[in-house]
Amino acid sequence: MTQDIPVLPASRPAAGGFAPGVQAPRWHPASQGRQGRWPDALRPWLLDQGSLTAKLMAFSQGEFRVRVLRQGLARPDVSERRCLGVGPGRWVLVREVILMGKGESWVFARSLLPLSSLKGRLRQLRQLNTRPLGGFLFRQPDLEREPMEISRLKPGQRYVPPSLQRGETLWGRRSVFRLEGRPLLVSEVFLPAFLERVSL
Ligand SMILES: C=C(O[C@@H]1C=C(C(=O)O)C=C[C@H]1O)C(=O)O
Repeated sequence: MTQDIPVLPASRPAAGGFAPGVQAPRWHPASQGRQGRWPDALRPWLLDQGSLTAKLMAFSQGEFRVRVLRQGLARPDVSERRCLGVGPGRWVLVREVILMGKGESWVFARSLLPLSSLKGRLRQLRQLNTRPLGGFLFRQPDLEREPMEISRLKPGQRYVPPSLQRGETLWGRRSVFRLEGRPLLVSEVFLPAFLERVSL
C-alpha cells in the first residue's frame, strides 16, 4: 500500500516529529479572541475559508506555482496527531510545499494525510506533484472544513525551513478538511515576501 511512498528522514525537524529541542508551534482557535495581535494586512488571509490557492492565483495575477519541498511518510507531532485522530507511532503522508507568487516564496504549506485517508478518490493525492492540493479539494462538493487555528511563529521557530525565514515573527493557520469523513490537516505559514506584498 505504501511501498511507492518514500519515508522522510526523521532528522529533518519539519518531517514528522521534531528534532530534539525544537518546539512545535502553538496553535490557538481563531475564535479565541487574539485577533488584535494579528497583522491587519494578514487578517483576511488568516481567516479566509476558501481556497488559498485560488486567492494567491488571483493576487499574483496568474504568476503562481507550487514548489514541492518533499512528500513522503513521516510521523506527525503530538498536536498534529490529535487533529487527525491518529495514534502514536502511526505514519502519515506529509507534503511540504512552497506556494510561489511572482517568483517569490509566499507560503510554506505542510499537509498531513493519514494513509487511511488515501483511499477512493483521495488516492490520487499520493501523486499530486506540483498540482495544488486545493485545486482538488475545492472541487469536491462534499468537502468539510473545521474551524481555523492560528499560530504566531517566533523567529527561528524551525517548523518553517530556516532558508525561508528572515528572523521575523511569522503567522500561520491550519485546519482539518474532511472528505467522506476522512481527515487531512493543512497548515500554511505566510512568509516574509508575502507579508511585504500585502503590507504595500
Ligand atoms: C488547501 C489548499 O491547498 C493549498 C495547496 C497545497 C499543496 O499543493 O500542497 C497545500 C496547502 C494549500 O495552501 C488551498 O488552496 O486552500
